[in-house]
Amino acid sequence: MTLVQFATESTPLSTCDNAAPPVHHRRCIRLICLTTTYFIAVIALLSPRSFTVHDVHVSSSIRQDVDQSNAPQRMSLMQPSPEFYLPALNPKEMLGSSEKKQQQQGLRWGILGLGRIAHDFTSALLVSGCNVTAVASTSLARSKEFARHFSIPTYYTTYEALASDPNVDIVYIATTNNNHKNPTLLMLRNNKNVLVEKPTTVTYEDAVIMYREARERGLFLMTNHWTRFFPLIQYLRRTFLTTPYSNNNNNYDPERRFLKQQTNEHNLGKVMAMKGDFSFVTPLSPSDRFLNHSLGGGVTLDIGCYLIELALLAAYDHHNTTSLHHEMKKKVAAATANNIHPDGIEATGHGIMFNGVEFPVDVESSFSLRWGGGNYGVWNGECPSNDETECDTISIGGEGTKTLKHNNNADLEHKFSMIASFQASFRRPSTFEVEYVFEHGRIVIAGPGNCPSEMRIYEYEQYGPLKRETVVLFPLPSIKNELVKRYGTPFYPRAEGFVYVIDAIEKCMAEKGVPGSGSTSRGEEEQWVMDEGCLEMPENTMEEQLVTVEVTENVLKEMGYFD
Ligand SMILES: NC(=O)C1=CN([C@@H]2O[C@H](COP(=O)(O)OP(=O)(O)OC[C@H]3O[C@@H](n4cnc5c(N)ncnc54)[C@H](OP(=O)(O)O)[C@@H]3O)[C@@H](O)[C@H]2O)C=CC1
Ligand SMILES: O=C1OC[C@@H](O)[C@H](O)[C@H]1O
Repeated sequence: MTLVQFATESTPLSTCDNAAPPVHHRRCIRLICLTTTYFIAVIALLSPRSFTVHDVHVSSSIRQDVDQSNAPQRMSLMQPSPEFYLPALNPKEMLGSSEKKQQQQGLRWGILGLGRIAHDFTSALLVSGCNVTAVASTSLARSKEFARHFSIPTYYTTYEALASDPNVDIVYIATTNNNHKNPTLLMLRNNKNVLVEKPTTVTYEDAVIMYREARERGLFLMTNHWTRFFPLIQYLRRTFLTTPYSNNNNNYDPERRFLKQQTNEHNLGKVMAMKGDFSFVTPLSPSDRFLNHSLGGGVTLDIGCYLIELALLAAYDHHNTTSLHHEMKKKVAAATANNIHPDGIEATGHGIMFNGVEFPVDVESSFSLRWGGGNYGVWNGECPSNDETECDTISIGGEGTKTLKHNNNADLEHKFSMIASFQASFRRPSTFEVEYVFEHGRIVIAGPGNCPSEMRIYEYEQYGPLKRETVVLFPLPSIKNELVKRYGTPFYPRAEGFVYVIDAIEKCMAEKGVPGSGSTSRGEEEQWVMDEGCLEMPENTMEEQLVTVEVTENVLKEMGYFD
């Protein structure tokens, strides 16, 4: 077994100098949150000390170093091109966050809805050296105490007051699931950018209203799908979830948000299936958001949405790379257009009765998502004959199954085909692992899979035996102790992982401009100029966010959540 550890390197980033980018010259932003880059493989090649590989016994439950001479080959990786670098805040620099840095502030954050996750997210912001200028809660006591705890200068007892504060560029919205739309619209209508907690909304209709508003106003709106910003997930996407049509270095096209596949020696092939169980024990309290239907409770909305998200990554990355492939080959891209949605969804779930109290939300949830034809899949085998014409039709099943064209049929050949089976529960523990199963192996992301730092790659010989197991580690930023020391124990796991999404937003805004701030421009005839400033992040596009809400809503409908 091979252990690969990606080390952290620091790269201070200053995006504000005297020669600011032309479009954004009206606002000079200096990014406080210094940036670390996870030089995934280039660091491995250029700086061997930062890249450690240990070989360990496959059979051992404890990792043991063994004689290197008998060990499987060291993992060799190609030097990636710059778009492959993975950003992260530099914990050391963040800890040294001084008053001088406070003056060089980047975004001015406002926090709305001052509950548990607001505490965790604000801790991560402040330990990162970011600037929080105001907070708002419906409760005076909460607002005042939160501001005191975090030494934030301004607190409000209405969301409207926060919306009117000119010293706020972006508002982090952390209210309960049922109440994401209204505060988001309020902020957008007051020219504020928004990062809203997951799930975007309970219904697709509401999510469309929110994103349309943001688009029309030329403002940034993103759901806090923080998982997508973890280096491990970025690595997974570029290395395994993109389809292998794009190894030509000239293919990268950031405008199309196309993720180039990183060449790797793990020849896993296409992703075919997924499994995952995200379950934990929640105290049974009718007033808590988890179990309260009117607050958008239920385990699918709370944690199941992460599994949906992780499945959609595979569909989306396949879609992006294959459509580019078609274009390159001068073929019609229609074969995979709009192919992100599952073709089939099945779901079931149930509530619970406890001490005479009924909790009418899904306390247990089980659902499956299917991409690909109903009763046929995509044939991935080799043509069994040298005669190409014989491969035109290959029957892959018994009576009742359809005959599948193998060759000469790009539609089927490039059709995304995956089955995902997921479970989530509020009343039992789980490993929180997620597994992607490929043609020739599998990848298990160790729990907690929604904020991961470790994965195992299993490669198999033909017919089954394990050929190689590789452990890949992406250490989280080591700010946890500082975070706890300064602001107390976080309510939820791995709050330090918020630095990835925070850093990505700060960087995007510093580089492209802050929408609504005057750093971007209006066009003639009072039209908002689209694509001015940081409106969207390639790691988490609006399109993907909307599909996530749509699929989650369909899962909920299937299990009768809205009945
Ligand atoms: N990304 C992540 O890792 C996580 C995301 N989340 C998401 O964050 C959001 C908030 O979760 P969490 O912090 O645990 O929630 P809390 O139960 O702690 O409540 C958050 C805020 O919502 C408002 N609120 C709470 N209860 C009610 C109520 N009964 N009626 C009206 N408003 C209420 C309050 O806002 P106010 O202070 O203004 O009164 C409260 O401060 C959820 O959408 C959740 O899915 C949660 C955990 C982790
Ligand atoms: O998003 C979340 O992640 C962590 C969970 O414990 C929490 O309930 C959920 O909202």
